[in-house]
Amino acid sequence: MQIRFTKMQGAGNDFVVLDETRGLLGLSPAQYRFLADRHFGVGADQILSVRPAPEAGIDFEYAIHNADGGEVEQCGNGARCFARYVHDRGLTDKSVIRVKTLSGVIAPELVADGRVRVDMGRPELRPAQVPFDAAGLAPRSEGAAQLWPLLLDDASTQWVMPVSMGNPHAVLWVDDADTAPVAVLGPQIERHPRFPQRVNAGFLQRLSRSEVRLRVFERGAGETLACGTGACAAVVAGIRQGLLDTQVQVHTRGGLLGIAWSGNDADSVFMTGPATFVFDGQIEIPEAP
Ligand SMILES: N[C@H](CCC[C@H](N)C(=O)O)C(=O)O
Repeated sequence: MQIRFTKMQGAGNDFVVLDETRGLLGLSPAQYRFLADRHFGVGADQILSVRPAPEAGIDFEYAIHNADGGEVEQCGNGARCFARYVHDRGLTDKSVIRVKTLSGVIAPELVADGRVRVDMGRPELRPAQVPFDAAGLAPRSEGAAQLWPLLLDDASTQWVMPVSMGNPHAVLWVDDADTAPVAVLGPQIERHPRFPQRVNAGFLQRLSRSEVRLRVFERGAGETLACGTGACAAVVAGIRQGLLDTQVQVHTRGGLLGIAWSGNDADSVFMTGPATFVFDGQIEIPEAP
């Protein structure tokens, strides 16, 4: 099957964008994996499928598939690229675009300086809702936050803060993000049995009360150059622990993201960052196995 696609990236987190507004492609997990494959396909961290509005008051729906072919609830960098795509390709003339995702409706806004600002909704900090299985564990209180112990393969314990931004995150503090053992700890945390839906693992270094450095080993994609929902989760964790202010610059390997949160659970987290077209293309993909 021949399909047309657009390659985009947001702070180095890269995407294949598919326009399904005139008809769904009905791709299989194996076909999503093929598109994401950096040797046999196009190459991407996630595949974003732009679909028609499912109901009144909503402008579009967008589906997110990780490189491993699994569909997920939310993607922050993807939301910015989605908004840039539908606006610049003439699918809408709105600058605030309401889009339905598996985890609910978010509202990316194209702002004057060319970046995109997204209301990412409220964080979820109740362990069972992340979901994180806390049965039999004793948390450690840090400020207004609870950190939970994860027993790792080498019998060491890693203290993490579970946070959901619609998708699950485990945030842990490191002294130096650049030298943190992301390749060793990331896979163990991603598939830890205490996270029944697996988890995105964020390695967070505090530079000041308003600047952090973050690396994320993403569920279903491995380490990416940036993770938008991961940046939101990391800042929520830091604010909850009393270590960060309400506006934080998040340095990722792929670029800078601005995150803002009041510290009140009832309030949304806001993320601002870049969204960039890379190229358009078409590719022959194998029929669905
Ligand atoms: N790997 C994530 C989805 C993509 C999130 C990330 N690319 C972002 O920008 O938020 C998950 O399985 O929940």
